[in-house]
Amino acid sequence: MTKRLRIALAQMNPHEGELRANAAKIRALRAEAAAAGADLLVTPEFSIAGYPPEDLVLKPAFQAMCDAEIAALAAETADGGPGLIVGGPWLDGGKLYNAAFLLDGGKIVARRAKHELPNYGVFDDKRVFDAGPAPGPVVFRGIRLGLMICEDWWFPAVSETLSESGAEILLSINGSPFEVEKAEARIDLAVARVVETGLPFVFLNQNCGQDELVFDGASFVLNADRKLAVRAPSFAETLILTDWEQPGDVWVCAAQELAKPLSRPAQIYHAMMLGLRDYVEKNRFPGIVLGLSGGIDSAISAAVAADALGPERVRAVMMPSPYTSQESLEDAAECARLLGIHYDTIPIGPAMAAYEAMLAPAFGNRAPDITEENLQSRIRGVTLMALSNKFGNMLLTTGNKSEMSTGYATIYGDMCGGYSVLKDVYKTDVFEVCRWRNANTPAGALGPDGAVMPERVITKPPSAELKPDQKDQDTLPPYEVLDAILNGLVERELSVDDLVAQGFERALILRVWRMLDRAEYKRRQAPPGVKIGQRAFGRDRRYPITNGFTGLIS
Ligand SMILES: Nc1ncnc2c1ncn2[C@@H]1O[C@H](COP(=O)(O)OP(=O)(O)OC[C@H]2O[C@@H]([n+]3cccc(C(=O)O)c3)[C@H](O)[C@@H]2O)[C@@H](O)[C@H]1O
Ligand SMILES: Nc1ncnc2c1ncn2[C@@H]1O[C@H](COP(=O)(O)OP(=O)(O)OP(=O)(O)O)[C@@H](O)[C@H]1O
Ligand SMILES: NC(=O)CC[C@H](N)C(=O)O
Repeated sequence: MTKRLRIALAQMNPHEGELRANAAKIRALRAEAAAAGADLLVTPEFSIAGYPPEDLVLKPAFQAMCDAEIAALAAETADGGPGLIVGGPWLDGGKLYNAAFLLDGGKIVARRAKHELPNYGVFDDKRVFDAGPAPGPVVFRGIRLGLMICEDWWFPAVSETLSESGAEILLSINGSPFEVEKAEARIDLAVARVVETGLPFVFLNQNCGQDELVFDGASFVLNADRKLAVRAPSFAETLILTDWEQPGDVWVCAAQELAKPLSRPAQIYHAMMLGLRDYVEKNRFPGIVLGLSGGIDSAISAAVAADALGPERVRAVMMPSPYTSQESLEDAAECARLLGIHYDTIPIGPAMAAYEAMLAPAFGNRAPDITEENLQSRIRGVTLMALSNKFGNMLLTTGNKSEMSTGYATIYGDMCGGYSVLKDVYKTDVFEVCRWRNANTPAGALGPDGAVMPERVITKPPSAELKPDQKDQDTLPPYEVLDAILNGLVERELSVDDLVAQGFERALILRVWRMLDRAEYKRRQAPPGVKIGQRAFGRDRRYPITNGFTGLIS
């Protein structure tokens, strides 16, 4: 007789450290899976606590509470309903593992420890976990499941061991952070595991924002014939029901309608939305406040916030100085109107005059310079922080990756803030994302349909408006050139010579190199922001501040 199995995959959003709430969510999902006739509910890597737990997992009280929640969930499986796979810490013989637990019939039936511990990029698994032995399959109601924990399946060894020891289905639970175009790369890699083992493959990921990381869901099932049977949407919390049967030797998952892959700007936008939404909600802010200048960075940051939180939770402030153009005043007001967000105007002229008078005796006869420019930015920072304090809204900072790379932002000025959505988005991508958002409404957006900023905001030359007729391009190379050089230096760790060979001017490369190095101290003090690419400032790219390496090898 053909064997059948219904597996429910919980592409869920855990709240890091909120163990009781996570257990309650898993309980509710199991009830939903039971109502849908599922035999097994699978949850992502470290689902009881959220991944990555960082040093929190080293606290004995945390480990004990995770144990208690998992034990309670195990006891509940005595009800004859679906079995359950949860992820969490496992302390055994003085070793601390990142483990998966199979719960069924009222008890913990099996435990498996993560074997491959990622310790590069944003990952520090080796800092807090011990590596488990190469695992064998777990047996669930007579079926041998090849249970793997995220990094375990990124190399061939674990899945090969599992298939050699009789696994029938490869089942991977993940905390796999988003990077642009990673969803497709995961599928390509999973095809390799299917080809090597001849087994079907399940990839289940969490769907949440966790500080700088966004986990994009995008779970999928590949059959042994390498065809995609299931592809869940990215950036959506969802319970996926999969139906399996074993007509011959190999299990086959019934094909479902596949979610459409997202374009590059759509991926970036959705990642920013989920990152900001979870940061604001999970840290319990009523909303956000930001400076709206009429420029493109604050316009798109405001749009992401309105889409993530709802326009009523976004407060924008135009703070004109004597250098603010009429165009900027009109554009900022129009952005706010299109988004339906709160909009205030607070001129900073009086504060500028007060500082000028206060500082005049100390400055003596020194000519005005960048000091006065930065003061404007700092007055705006103080004003926004005052609003944040008074109303409880978090200040959203607006600097993009091109600015963060070059130090083109004022520390304790426009760098004030709690979180950033653009920190890992180069200016050239900002333009693309704005065009995309003006033509599309993202899935799950709470903001308006249609355009969110006037076309002029995208097409006009970027300016900080800190002195008359100032343009970014007076100080920085054109953004297409700057971003191409930064892409080489930051994303691909190229040398000066490599970039010269690509046709860039040596003197310009060296200038950008110096700006990048000098701004490291600013980046260390910058708020966290959503990781978008493979080399985000923060956990991903850790450079020394004090650094004498000039790049001049020859
Ligand atoms: N390694 C280090 N460790 C600790 N502190 C260090 C440091 N290097 C410099 N510093 C300190 O940093 C300070 C200089 O930094 P900071 O005050 O930020 O000023 P600075 O980097 O000199 O100037 C800010 C730049 O950002 C531009 N800007 C400002 C505002 C908005 C925008 C925009 O369009 O978005 C652009 C502005 O036009 C200017 O080019 C100095 O006080 C210096 O002592
Ligand atoms: N007149 C202003 N009113 C309100 N906020 C401002 C104003 N000028 C600057 N800001 C705030 O400071 C940030 C840095 O802005 P600035 O205009 O100096 O450079 P930018 O990188 O071109 O940003 P944007 O594209 O948003 O203008 C802005 O994104 C905004 O949040
Ligand atoms: N949690 C993990 O082990 C993640 C590592 C994996 N290589 C990924 O980026 O998806």
